[in-house]
Amino acid sequence: MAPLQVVRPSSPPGALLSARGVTLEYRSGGNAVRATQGVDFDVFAGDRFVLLGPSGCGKSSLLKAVGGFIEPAAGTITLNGQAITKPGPDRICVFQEFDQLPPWKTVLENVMFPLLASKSCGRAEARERARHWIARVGLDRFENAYPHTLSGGMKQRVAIARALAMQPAVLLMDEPFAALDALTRRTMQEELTKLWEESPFTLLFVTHSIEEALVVGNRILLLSPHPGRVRAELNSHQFGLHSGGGAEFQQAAQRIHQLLFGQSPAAQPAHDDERIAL
Ligand SMILES: Nc1ncnc2c1ncn2[C@@H]1O[C@H](COP(=O)(O)OP(=O)(O)OP(=O)(O)O)[C@@H](O)[C@H]1O
Repeated sequence: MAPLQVVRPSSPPGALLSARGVTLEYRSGGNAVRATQGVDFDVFAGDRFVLLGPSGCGKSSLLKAVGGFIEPAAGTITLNGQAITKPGPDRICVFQEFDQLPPWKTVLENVMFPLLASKSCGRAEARERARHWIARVGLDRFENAYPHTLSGGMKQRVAIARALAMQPAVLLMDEPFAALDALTRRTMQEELTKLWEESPFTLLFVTHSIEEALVVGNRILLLSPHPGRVRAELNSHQFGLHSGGGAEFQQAAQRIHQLLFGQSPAAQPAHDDERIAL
């Protein structure tokens, strides 16, 4: 198997989603909390791009900025060359929380809802698309069930079906499996990968689990602790669901751990020409 490869930052043509010098801040009263500092990355169509870093490094904030929910204090994020300024149906997010599904709607109604609300299609097509995606995530027998009757994993499958039915340019996932037990989490990683293999979509996935990043991602952006800066970027397409016990997988996981926690951010600045070789 090929070793992990270094990826140099650049602004290549053809990038679907590009972040350049993105600094994110939260202001309240006279105070500002800086969540990220000068982050850049490029996501290409069909990438499973993972933002990985310790708690508080600004992963969720970056996802919110890509979603158009917060505006960068500096830098830009573009989708298909257009600056992102607000939320849109081309970016749909799946969250960690199980309560992201309105409890008064059935599974079918939940999956149809964004299609109808965004006027992406009429009722008949929304129903057809929803049923297709509900079947793809293996819940065809539960179309008429209400969320409170489903397990955590099933609720996340509904959320994934709901998001993919919208055919977003980028599917955003914020620690979607973190609240699940270990076995279900593993199954969900497997199912997500399988869905992607059957018909590839572009994924921007946030996690603080190194193993999950290696299994789910084909490219990983490592962020330093608060405020998040790019510490390294690597290709991980050689790893998959069955790599977990392998020596190369374990070495990669250890190396990432060192990069994330081994040196202080002050000792390891992440300017473009100083990115870390893996
Ligand atoms: N609404 C907010 N108001 C003020 N500060 C915030 C807000 N949301 C996040 N922050 C701060 O921004 C920083 C980055 O938070 P963020 O949630 O993006 O990190 P994260 O890497 O996703 O963390 P975790 O893995 O714990 O979810 C943290 O210091 C956090 O306290």
